[in-house]
Amino acid sequence: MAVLEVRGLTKHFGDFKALKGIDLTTQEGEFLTIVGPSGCGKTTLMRSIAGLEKPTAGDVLLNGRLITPLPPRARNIAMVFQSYALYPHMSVADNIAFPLKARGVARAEQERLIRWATGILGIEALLHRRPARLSGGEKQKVALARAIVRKPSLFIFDEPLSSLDAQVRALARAELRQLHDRTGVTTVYVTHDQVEAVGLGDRVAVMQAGALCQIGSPQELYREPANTFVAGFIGTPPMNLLERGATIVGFRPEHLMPRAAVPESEDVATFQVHVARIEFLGSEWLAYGSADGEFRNAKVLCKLRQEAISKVKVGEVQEFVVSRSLLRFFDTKTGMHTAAAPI
Ligand SMILES: Nc1ncnc2c1ncn2[C@@H]1O[C@H](COP(=O)(O)OP(=O)(O)OP(=O)(O)O)[C@@H](O)[C@H]1O
Repeated sequence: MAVLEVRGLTKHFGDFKALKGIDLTTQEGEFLTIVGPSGCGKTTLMRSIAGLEKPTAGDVLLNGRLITPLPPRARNIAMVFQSYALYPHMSVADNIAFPLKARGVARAEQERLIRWATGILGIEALLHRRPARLSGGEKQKVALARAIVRKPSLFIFDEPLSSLDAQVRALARAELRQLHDRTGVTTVYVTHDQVEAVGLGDRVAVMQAGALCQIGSPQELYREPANTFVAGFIGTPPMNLLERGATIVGFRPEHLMPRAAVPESEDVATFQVHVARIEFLGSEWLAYGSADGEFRNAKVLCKLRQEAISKVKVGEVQEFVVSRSLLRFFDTKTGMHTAAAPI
């Protein structure tokens, strides 16, 4: 198990600042997910950690050892990308053995490691096939087996599941997490999908425009977003953000309730909401509305259970409430979390 530390990592491409001084430390054996919109610098950060990109400034340390000057092969980091990059003319067994052969590992040891890796991933039956005869999910497993067989100190996954269809992807995600739990290798996993990031990670790091906005447990990010970007990025659907002068008031769609569905005794803030439409989601309903009055018709989403939906009148302005303890406040200018304002 290893600890990865990134200090002040900066990367410029000409005038463009792709990474603006990233500081990040993993815990030992942690599964850390990195999430952010396209172009925010996730891949550049991973490539810099793996040694494929030379940072403009800053350092990378693995177990306290400075690895910034080392070439990729001397870092003992396994990186798995979206494209599996399997060798098409080699069997699955030879693909998995490739990094071992390159290191001169003895044949008997190679076979033992291949058995171990294919056993963990459940692909023993595929050993003699060529990649062209594998499904996307199987290719992914072979790529993973090839990565773990080296017994790396650190795994880096860069959107490894994005080419799989939704169903296979959900399964592969669970398997990937199990693989981590079995091997205990510290893992950094990049995705632009916040559902995946929150579901997989022990902690989640949110990036925006080359900077790290917040790093914390999925619960911390959900409950206490550091700024409006995180509030609007994490959660399905994301937090409602209503501007009122110097302050933005935030609350989760699942915490907004019709007045009639909440006990009188609760300490709540009241919003006048016009509900335009409701949508059936299965176990829940989603109401699309806008807040009246001082919030200048801001769009509001409300996620409701079956019991509460009967209290909603579509096409009318109605009182909705949020428990005061669930309100969050942000500075309109900076977007940063601030102290509670009267409401
Ligand atoms: N070699 C390069 N030369 C110039 N600009 C680059 C280079 N590599 C990346 N960039 C730019 O740096 C920014 C960050 O790219 P990066 O690939 O790290 O983003 P990302 O968050 O991984 O995006 P995505 O989710 O779309 O893969 C982008 O604007 C990209 O165009």
